[in-house]
Parts: sequence; structure tokens; C-alpha cells
Amino acid sequence: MKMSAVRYRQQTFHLLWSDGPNAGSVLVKVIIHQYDSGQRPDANLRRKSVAEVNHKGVLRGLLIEIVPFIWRSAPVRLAVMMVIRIVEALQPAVQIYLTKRLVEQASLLFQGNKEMLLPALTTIGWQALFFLTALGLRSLSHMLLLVIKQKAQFRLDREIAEKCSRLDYIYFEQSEYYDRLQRVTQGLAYRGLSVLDHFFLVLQSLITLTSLLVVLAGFHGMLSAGVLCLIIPSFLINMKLGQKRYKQMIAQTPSSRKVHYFMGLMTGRESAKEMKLFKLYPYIIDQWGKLYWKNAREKAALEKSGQWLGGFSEFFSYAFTALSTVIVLLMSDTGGLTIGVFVAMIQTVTTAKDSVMLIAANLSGIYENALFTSELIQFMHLSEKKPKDRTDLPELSTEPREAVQKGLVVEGLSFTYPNQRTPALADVGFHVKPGQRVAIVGHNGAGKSTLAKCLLGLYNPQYGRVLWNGKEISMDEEYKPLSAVFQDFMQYQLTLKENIGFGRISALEDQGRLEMAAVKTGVDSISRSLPYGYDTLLGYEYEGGKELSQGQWQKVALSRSFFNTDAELVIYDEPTSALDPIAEAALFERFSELVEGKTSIMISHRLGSCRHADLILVLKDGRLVEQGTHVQLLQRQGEYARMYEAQSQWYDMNGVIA
Ligand SMILES: Nc1ncnc2c1ncn2[C@@H]1O[C@H](COP(=O)(O)OP(=O)(O)OP(=O)(O)O)[C@@H](O)[C@H]1O
Repeated sequence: MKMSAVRYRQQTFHLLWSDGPNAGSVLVKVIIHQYDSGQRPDANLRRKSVAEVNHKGVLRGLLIEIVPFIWRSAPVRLAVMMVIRIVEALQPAVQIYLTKRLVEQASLLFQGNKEMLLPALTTIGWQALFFLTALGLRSLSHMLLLVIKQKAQFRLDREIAEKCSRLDYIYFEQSEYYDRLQRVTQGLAYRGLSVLDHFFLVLQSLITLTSLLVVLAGFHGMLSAGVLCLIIPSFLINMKLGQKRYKQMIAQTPSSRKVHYFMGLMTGRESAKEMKLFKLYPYIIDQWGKLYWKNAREKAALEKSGQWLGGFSEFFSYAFTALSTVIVLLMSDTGGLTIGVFVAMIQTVTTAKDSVMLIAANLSGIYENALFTSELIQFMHLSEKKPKDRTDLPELSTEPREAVQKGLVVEGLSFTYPNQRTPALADVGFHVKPGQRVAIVGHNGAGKSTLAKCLLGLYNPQYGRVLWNGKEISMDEEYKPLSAVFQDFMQYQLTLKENIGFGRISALEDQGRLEMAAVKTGVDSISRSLPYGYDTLLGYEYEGGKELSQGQWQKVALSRSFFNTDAELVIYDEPTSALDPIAEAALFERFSELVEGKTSIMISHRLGSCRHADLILVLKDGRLVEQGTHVQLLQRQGEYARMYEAQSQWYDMNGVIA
């Protein structure tokens, strides 16, 4: 039952923002808002090209959002860190002063002034003290920076997870979302927090430089001016390179995601069966290799041009140092220049030049990181818009008001997926009375699952509405009257107890409820065969985990829905597709008892299992073409009758698979 903390954290974090029916729905409070029909999330996700990026806005975003965010993560440590960096920054000037003193004392000593020995030794003592202080401060700041980064990283991860929980479900079904997510996580891991390093290095180098410039100005004004001029080419070159790297990252996101996808196909368990059976490895390795090298070549080309540009910058810096040495040598003509002063001047020029280069590199580093973290800022600003007040919609129904206030009312429902032209649902309307058992049937692609997601409030229709007991369905509430079993249900690589208890997270510790939900689907007998019963870790991903069969997993998913005893409306999307015929028949036999007191909606291709439903809805090409009971629909001799006829040889008199 051991699970590495890192993998566990990765898994739970992955659950929060991953695709799938339960995306972002379990460990944080699920808040899925209806979005305004005029505000399509796909438009929201589409990113600007790098040419359109507002560079001032990017820097402003960094200063207004990221820096304060990091500051709030660990204010005291950051303040201590700044003091340390200021002290550290003054060290080069002090070191140069001590070196100059030591060289002068040594040259006097070499000329036979024995009394200079003690002062020279004292200077060495000061140098040692300084060295030790610097060493201590460096270790302290290293530790502080580590903790600050950990705290900031934790806060950022959590904020992203919480953002995912507030985002509309439709985002999770778009490739643009995953492109952006990849850029955000890249930005977080490698970029966002290194702003801190850059910022401290700029601060430190600026203080060092100021102190050295004061020293240099005393020797020769030209030297100070020259050092300052060095900053311009170095900054421009580094900035240009930063822009190019960012542009490349944007352009390569889809292909680098695909590289990971191919790698996942070749290494994952899900794909292993078909990869081996169809002998797909050579083809996928080839595709993966082509993409890998396309990206790698582009990166190498950028690195090459970076090396050239970096070479120019280095050349300027070398030329300046050589020129400075010449100037200092020429100054010796004017006399009064001791060897100590000469060494100190050369050391000052070199250190000041290094500080300038460091400032330029770190300023452009801040700019480059600002570009990368702008992805994070844009992600955090993705719209979570709530629905407009929909008073513009027509009156609900011609039925008496009391009747409409009860049960499920669907009116004029139309839904079109982002980037699609044809609606997946068009003008669907029906009324389900409380306690009714409803079946939704139709061919593949008829719109059944889409309708289920609209009923659950996961999709927000562009037109029409879904009301439960007179209220628009929303998960933005503590009390959720809904539960569901999805076609592609989750198999949480966690304990059996968690797999069931996630149906109502607030009741996770309720053992009685857990056992009741397990008994309903036969999971109680599965739990008895597991080494730690309900506390057994399920799945193959982590050490000690016990894998279940697909049908057993489906029973666990069903138990999850039964665990939410408060649910008034339960939706089952193909809930028995993985069960054997006996288990399926047993479940259907008890179905009325299992869902007693609840309104249930079942999507199924097996029409035999739908014949006892109080209401059957027949969908075709996104439209509700028929509705009624089994007998009524057979009498109509329409779509349902044709589908039932086609399947009739499968069933016996009772609608059970023969
Ligand atoms: N995420 C999506 N983005 C775009 N189109 C989608 C998406 N999901 C489904 N569709 C399209 O919407 C239509 C209805 O799909 P839906 O999954 O609701 O059908 P279904 O009746 O549940 O099918 P099945 O019986 O095969 O599960 C189909 O044409 C499908 O291609």
C-alpha cells in the first residue's frame, strides 16, 4: 500500500485538471458556471501570435501579478533575503579595498619594512572573516530561496488547480486548453519562479556596480561611462534571444505535446495491447522520431544563433577590458600610481564589467520570464463568466405552474460544440415528473451523452434551459441534487473507499453509507476478496495496488453514484456496458428498487432494458423525434419501433437478453 508522496501528489494534481468525466470534480469544490451564450470559451483560449504580444502589458503583468504573488507566498523570508543580498552586494568593493591594502602592505614589506608584517596579517585576517561571512550568507540565502520557491510553487499549483475547478467543463475538451496548460506548467516549473533569482541578482549587481563605479570614477571618468555602455548591446542581444525562445515555445507546443503523446503510446499500459497486436511500434517510433528531431533541430538552430549573438556580446566585453588596461597603463605616465592601485583598478574594471553583464543578462532574463509567465497570467484570466439574467427567455410551459415546478423541465435546448457548425442538440424539450424512470435511446452520435452533460450542467446550452424543481441546474452550490455514472467512468488509483466515497465527498467517512452503496452493486463481495477491504489501494499504477476487472470497476462506479443518497436525479450513461449478462440482468431486475424515490435517466443501446421505463426519449441527429412509453412508441411504428424490431431477436419476452 506504499505510494511515493511525489507520485501521489502528481496523481491528485492530475485529477484536478485532467480530461475525463470527473475532471476537476472530486477533491476541490466543483464550481462549473454556465457561460454566457455570447462568450464561447474557444475564443477565450485562442492565443495571440507573438507579434501581437503587448510587451509592456507582459511586464506590467509580471510586476502587478507575479511579483506580488511571490511576495505574498513568503514575505518575511523574502525581506531577510533582500537584506542578505544587499550585504553580499557590498562585498566586492570591500574585497577590492582589502586586496589593494594587502598589495601595498606587501610591497612595503618586500622593501624591508618589517613593521608592515602585523598590519598585513591583520588585513589577511579581515579577508578571512569576510570570506567566512560571505560563505555563511550564501548558504543562508540558498536555503531561504529554496523554501521561498517551494512555498510559491505550492501556491501557484494550488491556484491553478482551483482555477481548473472553476473553469467550464467545455474547456477540457479542447486542444487549445491542453496547449495552454502545457505552456503554463512549463512556465511554472522553469520560468515563473526564476524571476526571483533574476530579480535578486539584478539587485545585488546594481549595488555592487554602484559601489564600483564610485571607485572607478575616482580613477578615470571614461572608465565608468564605458562600463555603463556595455549594458546596451548585452541587454538587446539577450532580449532578442528571449523573444525568439518564447516564439519557438509557442510554435512547438502542439508538436511537443504530440511527442509526449507518442511516447505515452509506446510506454503506457492502455495502449500496450493494441501496439503489440497490430505491431505499431515501428510506425509510432518513426512518427515520434520525426517530430522529436524536427523540434530538436529547431532548438539547435536557435541555440546556434544564440551562440553567435552571445559571441558578439563577449567580444564587446573583452574589447572594453583590454581598452581599460591600456588606459590604466597610460595613466602610469602621469605618475603616482602604485602597484596596489594598479591591481585594484584592473580588479575593479573586471568586476564592474562582470556586474554590468550580469545586470544585462538578468534584466533580459526577467523580460523573457515575463513573456513565459504571461501564459500563466492569461490562463488565470480565462473567463469564468456566470450566466446572464435570462429574463429574455419565453415563459416556461403551458402546463400548470405547480407541475412545472416539480421534476425536470428541458425547454428549447440547443447545443453546438466549439469549432463545430452543426448543433449536437437542436430544440430539445421534455418534462420528467419526480420519481419517473426515463430512458434515452438513439443511434451512435444521436446526441445522448451530450444531452446528459447538459442535464448535469457540465455543458451550458447556447439556447434553452434545464430546470430541476423550477431552478436552473448548476453545480455552483453546496447542495447538489445530481449524481451520474458516465460511459467513460473514472478508475481512481486510490483506495476502494475513496473510489466509492467520492460520490459524496462530505460523507467520505460514513462507513454505513459506504457499505450500503457497495451492497447495492455487489462491490461488498469484491471488498471481501481484497487484502485490506475498503482500504485497499486499487489499480496497477502504484505499489501494492490491486487491479480490478473492467466490470468490477464499473460496479464500483455505480456504487459511487449510489453513495450519494441525497441525489434526487441520477443519470446513467451506458451503466452496464462492461457487466456480464447475468450481472446486467440482476442489476436491471433490482433497478426500480435501487433508484427508488429518485428520478432516473438511463442512456442505453439495449432497448430491452428500457421497456419498463415510464418515459422513453428517442433522439435522432440531435433532435427529440419521439417520446412515450414502450407500448406507445411501438404503436407509433416510428424510429423506436424500427430500432426495437432490429434488436428484438436478442431479447426474451421480458426484455432480458436471451
Ligand atoms: N467534444 C466534442 N467536440 C465536438 N463534437 C463532439 C464532441 N463530443 C461529441 N461530439 C459530436 O456530437 C454529436 C453527438 O455526440 P454524443 O456523444 O452526444 O452522441 P451519443 O448519442 O452519446 O453517441 P454514442 O451512442 O456513440 O455514445 C456527434 O456527432 C459527435 O461527433
